[in-house]
Amino acid sequence: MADGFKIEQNHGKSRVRVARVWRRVAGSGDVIVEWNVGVSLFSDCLPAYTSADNSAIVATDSMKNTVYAKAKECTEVTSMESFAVLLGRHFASYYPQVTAAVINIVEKPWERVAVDGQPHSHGFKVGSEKHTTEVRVEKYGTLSVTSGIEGLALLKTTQSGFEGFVRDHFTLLPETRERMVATEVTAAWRYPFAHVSDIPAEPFCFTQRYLEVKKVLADTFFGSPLEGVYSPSVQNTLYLMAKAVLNRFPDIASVKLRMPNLHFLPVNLSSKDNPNMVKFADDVYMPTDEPHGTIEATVSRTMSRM
Ligand SMILES: O=c1[nH]c(=O)c2[nH]c(=O)[nH]c2[nH]1
Repeated sequence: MADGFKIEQNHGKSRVRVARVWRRVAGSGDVIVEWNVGVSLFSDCLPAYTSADNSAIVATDSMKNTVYAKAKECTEVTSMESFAVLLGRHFASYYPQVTAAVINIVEKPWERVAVDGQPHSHGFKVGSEKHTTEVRVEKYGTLSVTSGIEGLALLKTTQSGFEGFVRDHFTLLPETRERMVATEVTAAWRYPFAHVSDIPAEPFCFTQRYLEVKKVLADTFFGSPLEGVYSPSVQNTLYLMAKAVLNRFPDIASVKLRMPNLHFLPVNLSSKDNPNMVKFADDVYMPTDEPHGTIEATVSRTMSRM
């Protein structure tokens, strides 16, 4: 309370870009990660807002420097979740006035190249979808860890339809059992670690888990290589994808998926003189993402803490 007002505040540094290279890692060559780090500190620094007293302010410039200093300290290959926990623990425990730290990281998808079928020891190219994480650490070690995927673009040319929806005055969309379906999945899942001491001593491989979750999501979207699997709606496919992740990984408490429906509109062009210039036969489409459907859901285990 200040001057009869309530104030909730945090301050931090966004878009701190850091790359960390580990040289000549046994069995793989050089390893590089590039992270875009966000730091938010929740701290007792109200006088800075109300009385121009900065004595409790951790400078956001110092936060930026800390990211580089802690990256230097990671002498072994480190996942970005572990790095976020390391940073969050530092900020929450080192400064008495800091009650909680939230660390967000987006990883640039550098992938090792293969030359003549052989993995290159130090050559990388950029891939597509991105690995993300958000870690919150409170002063006495209470923790939440979410990981996610951004921009996982998936498409099927068939095995999708949409029928039985509400028909009213404004409905033009025909029912169909044959359409394209395309989306760009944003996913986030929550791990069950509730305290920094819950993180397993042997390195729980967050990076491996990210790759596995991504594979389960994509495999469920596509179905088997020859027959595929019929999708009656983006909603149903989203649910099956989330369920597959929860069934496969008992330590994941909850999954949030955002799956825009990126439309491929059938093209029919005609005029009075040329009534059949382009007659749609499941062949020519106009791809568009503006406007697009927005379908999102969070699927949790009952009794989960998310
Ligand atoms: O899978 C779909 N879900 C919808 O909610 C929807 N709405 C729409 O116009 N087309 C679709 N497709």
